[in-house]
Amino acid sequence: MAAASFNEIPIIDLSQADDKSTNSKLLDNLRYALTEVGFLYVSNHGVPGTTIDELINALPTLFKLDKEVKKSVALENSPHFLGYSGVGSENTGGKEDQREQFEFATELTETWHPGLPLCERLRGPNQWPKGHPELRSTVEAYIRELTALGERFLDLVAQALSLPPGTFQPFLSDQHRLKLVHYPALPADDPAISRQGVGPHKDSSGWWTFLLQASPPEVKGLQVLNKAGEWVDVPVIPGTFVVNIGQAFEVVTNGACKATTHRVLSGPHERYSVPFFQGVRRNLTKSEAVGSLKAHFSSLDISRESEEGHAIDSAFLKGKYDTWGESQLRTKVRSHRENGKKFYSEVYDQYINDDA
Ligand SMILES: O=C(O)CCC(=O)C(=O)O
Ligand SMILES: [Fe+2]
Repeated sequence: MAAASFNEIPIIDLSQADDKSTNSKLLDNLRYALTEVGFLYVSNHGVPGTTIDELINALPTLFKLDKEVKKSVALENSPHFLGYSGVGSENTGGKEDQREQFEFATELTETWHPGLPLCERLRGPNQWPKGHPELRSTVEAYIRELTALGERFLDLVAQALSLPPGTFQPFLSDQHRLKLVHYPALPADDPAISRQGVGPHKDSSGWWTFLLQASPPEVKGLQVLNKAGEWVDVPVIPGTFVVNIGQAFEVVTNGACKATTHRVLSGPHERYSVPFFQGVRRNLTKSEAVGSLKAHFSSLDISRESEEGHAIDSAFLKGKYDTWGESQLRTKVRSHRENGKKFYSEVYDQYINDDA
């Protein structure tokens, strides 16, 4: 029997985890959200309001920086795919996304050298715009808090899926990524009601995504696809993060927890958002990802979808490359071809042409 389709995104109150009398209710709600929806909000998440507000307040000034300053930290200068990219520089589903973004990650040194797998070069330092030291401290504090929230959340997810709390920690990377995103308002003379902010997609770059909708509640845009094929609004709820499953997590749970398709429509108001992509260990292999918890998930009566619906649609599984890191590098090279040509010339042609 097919599962009922959702019309609302569940809210999971993380403060319920601290109390024995509410803990099992929390785990039941979480299990439903994980297996039937794939999208949820977390409230009472413990990330200090000041850390969030400082980041939200930094966004308008950041995106108003001169073109020259943005160019000085352009993503195309970075072998680690970190930095600024302008409106229209990314496509989703063959259409231009109407958004600009700064991509940052956990601050790390570059440790790659010839002889190591190429994907190790994804690890490396951020590009910080000169003259804005407060941006660096604000983003670093936010990444620290979200890293901790992500780890705490994973333990609850494991328990909700009848696994020991630490089960998912060994899959984590040393590098988590974060994007500061600006969707400009539609120009007043644009005849369209909305345009593609980012087209329909599943999050391919991480384990779990924690999204801060950084504009006031009247600014709409984010939508998620339910099982009946309808787009459901994900309104801004102050004090929450929107949390969704990334494709690697779907693979490791053998499809019991699905990465859900979502999109952003841009409209009459500009919109800001900050997705934090919890990173997956680059050396995770397909056999480890599929095999580690296979017995557990095939014994658990979790998915009520048909076999067909249960199939995992993952570039990582379908592709030629055995590690998560290499399949990530391929995705990055394909979406940022200038970086690919400059820094990964030895695999560029292969990565671009291997979709047959
Ligand atoms: O801006 C948003 O609300 C969502 C962005 C998103 O889905 C993404 O960057 O993967
Ligand atoms: Fe996304």
